[in-house]
Parts: sequence; structure tokens; C-alpha cells
Amino acid sequence: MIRFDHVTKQYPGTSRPALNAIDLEILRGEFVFLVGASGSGKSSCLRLVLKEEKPSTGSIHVLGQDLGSISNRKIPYFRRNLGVVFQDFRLLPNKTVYDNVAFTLQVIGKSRGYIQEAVPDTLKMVGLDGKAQRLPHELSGGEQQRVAIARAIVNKPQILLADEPTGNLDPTTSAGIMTLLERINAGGTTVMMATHEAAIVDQMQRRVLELSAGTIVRDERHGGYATSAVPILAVAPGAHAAQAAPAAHAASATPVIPAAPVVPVPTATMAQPLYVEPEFSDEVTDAAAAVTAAAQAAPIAPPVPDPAPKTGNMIRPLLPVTKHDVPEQLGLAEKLGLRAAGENPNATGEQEVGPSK
Ligand SMILES: Nc1ncnc2c1ncn2[C@@H]1O[C@H](COP(=O)(O)OP(=O)(O)OP(=O)(O)O)[C@@H](O)[C@H]1O
Repeated sequence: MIRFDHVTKQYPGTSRPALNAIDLEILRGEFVFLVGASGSGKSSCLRLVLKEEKPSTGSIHVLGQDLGSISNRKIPYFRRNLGVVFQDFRLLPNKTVYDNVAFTLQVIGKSRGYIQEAVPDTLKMVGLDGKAQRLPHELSGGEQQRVAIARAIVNKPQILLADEPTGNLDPTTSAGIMTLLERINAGGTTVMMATHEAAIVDQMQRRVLELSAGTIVRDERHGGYATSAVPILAVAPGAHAAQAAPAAHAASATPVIPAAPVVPVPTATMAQPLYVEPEFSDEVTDAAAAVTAAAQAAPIAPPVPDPAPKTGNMIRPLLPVTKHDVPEQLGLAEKLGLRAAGENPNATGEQEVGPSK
């Protein structure tokens, strides 16, 4: 489904490759986490799958196609098989939930009848069926991300790429989003998700690919966020081990860390609980979190009575949200890869894109 053969990516003007001789195979229906310190190459990996970037050497096959053989003109058609979700949602702020989701289908020329059936179905699937006429700013962050996910899957893509989709959300809301991604994956969609969220990775126990300085240093079938390749720092009073791990990794020296065996440490018990008191009441995510909790065999920590500050209580490396965005002059259709840059917009009335909160 996705195959990297000895892929190296070196950006112009840089002294070392962002990805270095990567070999990788992801099968249909897999759920794969990409983890690793900031700058280790996670987003580059996703951008290569999307053909937003080209490898410097090596070849990439996605859905049986050699990406090197797809002409620029054909890229938007290729990308229609892929859904993409970003950390910053990228909704159209002046369009309703319904119109944001319908947009994907309008751009690719689906009929009005098809759209009128597909959009409500998808909104129902993501738990937003009562909110179709709301504007993005009338939704919680978790609900906005659900709209973005609905937009990504309304076209029934075979692959969903998610670049830190929970990066702007509190832990409870993130859990709801993960429940949704699990459900989408259970429906047969291959999911590839870059994340720094240790608790989520530990909780889900899916395939984990860990990158370090552009090299895959771990490929674990049912992995957690941390192994001995990601040292867990001594925990300061009041902090959690899972908070320390990403920071520790980010601070580690750049040389490639050799692949490490799975450490028999019960990381789930050391990790920050997924479920803490939400910042705001959100029925949809509460319900989804409850479903996740019921589905998980591992015991879930009860809500923490005195929640962390509003920004959430995970320490993450500071990540510029739009660092690698495609140029700002591109419209949403181009950013989502649904239309080639320069191709004539149709009557979708596309507007500026950005998070509404
Ligand atoms: N367009 C670019 N031009 C030059 N260097 C780039 C470009 N994009 C990424 N890089 C570099 O490539 C390396 C990998 O970056 P990438 O964004 O893939 O890492 P990441 O693991 O996704 O990081 P983060 O977790 O911070 O998002 C970094 O050293 C980064 O500075």
C-alpha cells in the first residue's frame, strides 16, 4: 500500500538529509504511528507519501503506483485517494460545517445528489450530525477537528495521513479524536499518523515507527511511544514520565540512536492518563472517550480532580504549527491536494483558510 525503497530526502541548502535511506512497507488496513523528536523526519515522510515533496534518491510506491511516474498534472487525481488531517484543522471559517465537508466533493466534481447524501452520512459518522449548520467558530476544538476529519474521509480515501491531529487538543478531546481515527481504520482505511503524544501511542498499542535524525530506529508491531531509544527522564515532582519523554528525546544528541529492543516497562502505567477533566463540556468527545474507555482492556485512570492549566498538562516540544505549510497563496483545494496549483477554481467559493480559534 505504501512502500519506501531506500528513500533519502535532502532539502536544498541543508547539510544532512531529513530522511536517510528509509526502507518501509505499510500494508492495507494498518494503523501506524510515526514518532520521534522534532526534526526527525515525520512530516517529511508524510509529505513524500502525498507527493508534496520528491525523494532525492530512492523510490516510493503508494497504492501500487510509483510516485516518480506521476506527472504534476496527475497529482491532484492521485491525491484523491488520500485524506489529510493537520494539527491546525484548516477549516474555511466563513462556511458551515456542512459546506466545509461538501467542499472536498464539490472540488472533485461530485453531483449535488451525491453530496447531499455523503455529507450527512459522514457528519453522522464523526458525531456531528446535529451541527451541520454551525460555523467553525461555533464549535469546540475537538469538534473542529472532527469537521476536518469528515472532510478528509468524505471521499472515502484508502489512506488517511494525519500530522499531529491532536496537537492542539486537550487529552480528553484527543481521546475522542483517536476513537474516531480507530473507527475509520476499522472500516479499512490505512492510517499513518505523526504524533508527539506519548499517552495516545501507549494507549493504542499499534504499529510504531520511530525516526531519529532521518533514520528508522524502531519498527514495533504493537508499540508504545518510548523504548530505551527514547530515554525517560527522572520525573520532577508533579510531572509525569510521559511528559518528560518527548522533551528528553528532543534534547538528545543528533547522532542516530541504534534500534532498541522493546523495554519491558509498563509504559501505560507510567504514562499520563488520557482522561482528565476536559477544558469545556463537549458531549461528543465525552461520549467518544467513554466508548474508547470501554473498548480498552487496560484500566483507564479516573479523571484528575484538579486539571492542568488550560493548555493541557503534556509537555511538548514547541512546534511551529505552519512551519512546513505549502505556500500561503495556495487555496484550500490546492493545500489539500484536490486541485493542482494554478488550476481554475470552480464555483466552490473558496476562501481563506485557518483555524477559527
Ligand atoms: N522545506 C524544508 N527545507 C529545508 N529543510 C527542511 C524542510 N522541511 C523540513 N526540513 C528539515 O528536515 C528535517 C526533518 O523535518 P520534519 O519536519 O520532517 O521533522 P518532524 O519530525 O516532522 O518534526 P516536527 O515534530 O517538529 O514536526 C528537519 O531538520 C527540518 O529542519
